Amino acid sequence: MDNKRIEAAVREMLAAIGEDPDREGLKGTPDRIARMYEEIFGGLNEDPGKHLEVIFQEDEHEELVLVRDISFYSMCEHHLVPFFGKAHVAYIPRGGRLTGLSKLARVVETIAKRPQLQERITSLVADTIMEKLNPYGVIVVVEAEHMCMTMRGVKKPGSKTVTSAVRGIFKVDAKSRAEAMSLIGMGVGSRG
Ligand SMILES: Nc1nc2c(ncn2[C@@H]2O[C@H](COP(=O)(O)OP(=O)(O)OP(=O)(O)O)[C@@H](O)[C@H]2O)c(=O)[nH]1
Ligand SMILES: [Zn+2]
Repeated sequence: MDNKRIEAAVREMLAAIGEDPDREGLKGTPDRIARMYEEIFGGLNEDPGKHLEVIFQEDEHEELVLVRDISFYSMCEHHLVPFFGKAHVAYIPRGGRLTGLSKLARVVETIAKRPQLQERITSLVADTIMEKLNPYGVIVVVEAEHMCMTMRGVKKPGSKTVTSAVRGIFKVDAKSRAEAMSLIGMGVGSRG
């Protein structure tokens, strides 16, 4: 990431909105934003699949594994304001190829730390797991609140966007899909 370039751009934006980039409170802001971008866009130059290279061979387990409520923060690529919420990741390992549970959360994190669309996070997490673990199937559900819909624009605080990506056996087997969705808390009637 080119921190100097980010700093110059932030200075320019502050001046453009009519602020004085040299006043006491704003002096350090370009540098702070550059360092913040390094952190919140840190997934840009990272391959999310690298987290799935840790594999445990556990031949017995060819049943559902679900990590629910993985919290994440991302930046909407249209407005560069945050959207955030929870991702739920379920897969059925094939041939006992299990990964570490935290690694599923790391995949979500790497993909979220880029200018993003919620749909792209959802499908990229699913596709990365399919590619690296070759499981029977994957379901990813993401629920998020978009600041660009709450603090501005249409102004609908509390609205939640839910997206899902379904791969492998879950696409054809309605029963396993329903089981996974109900454990995720997205089953029929589970929201009252
Ligand atoms: N599909 C999708 N849309 C998103 C996401 N984040 C923000 N958006 C939408 O992107 C759209 C951009 O619409 P535009 O009409 O180009 O921008 P705008 O004039 O700022 O639109 P409003 O937000 O309706 O005021 C808006 O409808 C946002 O709600 C996302 O993750 N996925
Ligand atoms: Zn937006």
